[in-house]
Amino acid sequence: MAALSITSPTTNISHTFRKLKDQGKVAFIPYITAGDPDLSTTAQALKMLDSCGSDLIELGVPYSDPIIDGPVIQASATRSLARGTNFNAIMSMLKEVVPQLSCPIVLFSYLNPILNHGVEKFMHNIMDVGVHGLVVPDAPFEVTKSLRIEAVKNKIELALLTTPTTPTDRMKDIVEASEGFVYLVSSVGVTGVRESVNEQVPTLLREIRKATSKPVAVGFGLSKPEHLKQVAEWGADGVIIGSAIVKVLGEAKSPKEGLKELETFIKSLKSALL
Ligand SMILES: O=P(O)(O)OC[C@@H](O)[C@@H](O)c1c[nH]c2ccccc12
Repeated sequence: MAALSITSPTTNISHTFRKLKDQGKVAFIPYITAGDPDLSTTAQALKMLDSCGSDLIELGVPYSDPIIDGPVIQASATRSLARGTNFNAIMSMLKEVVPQLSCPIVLFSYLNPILNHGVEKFMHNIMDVGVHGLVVPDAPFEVTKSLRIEAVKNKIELALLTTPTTPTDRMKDIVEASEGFVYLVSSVGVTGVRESVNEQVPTLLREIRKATSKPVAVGFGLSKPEHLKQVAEWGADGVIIGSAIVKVLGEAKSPKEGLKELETFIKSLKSALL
């Protein structure tokens, strides 16, 4: 819902999860790629996702070598880069749009673009446009330590990922260091729609709960209302859905059609959590 811009700076990720928990709700977290098919559509999509009740929005910075992404998000990054989307243009768009949103933005970026930009400058720039969180899916745990130092200075919450193959000791270190929430990658491999949700998720959630009281959001492979319902019943604090959304927006006949189809899809997903 459109909120006054003055509410934005106080809405951080941890606070959002806390508020939802108090209300007995599970966070609905859509992912889209910035600049697919163009940045003005991204701006409209962000506003629509916000007004349809998203609790956080993950916005991906397109990258030419997205090794953890499956074909749908890869194609979306390629389309965006072909349109000339770059970091500065994404920042200008966010500067204008973030004050119109009531939910926080978590930026998604591979490590290389951050290093090329300069970590200090990157964190300052994203804070300056009102981003509250960051996920760097290919950053080795050791590297996240240096990223966090700069993130903290700029009040950016750096959320870390744990996967079904992460050894328990490493998982404990990850959840301890993770800020905002813990991203539980539901299955091994790359992003992309899967038929069903990995049955290991309840066990993984239980193990994470033993190690931390931080909120846990589950992503990878979720594409249907039933998937979200299932993961919510297993006790996750949030559900993340990327490829299925990116596909609707990216494969539509026109940006206008895409936004319309996406709105219907988002409403059906969101209703699974009510
Ligand atoms: O696309 P999926 O399978 O719904 O997964 C979420 C995902 O898209 C989003 O969180 C994401 C996009 N790119 C990533 C790279 C790594 C980890 C996670 C991501």
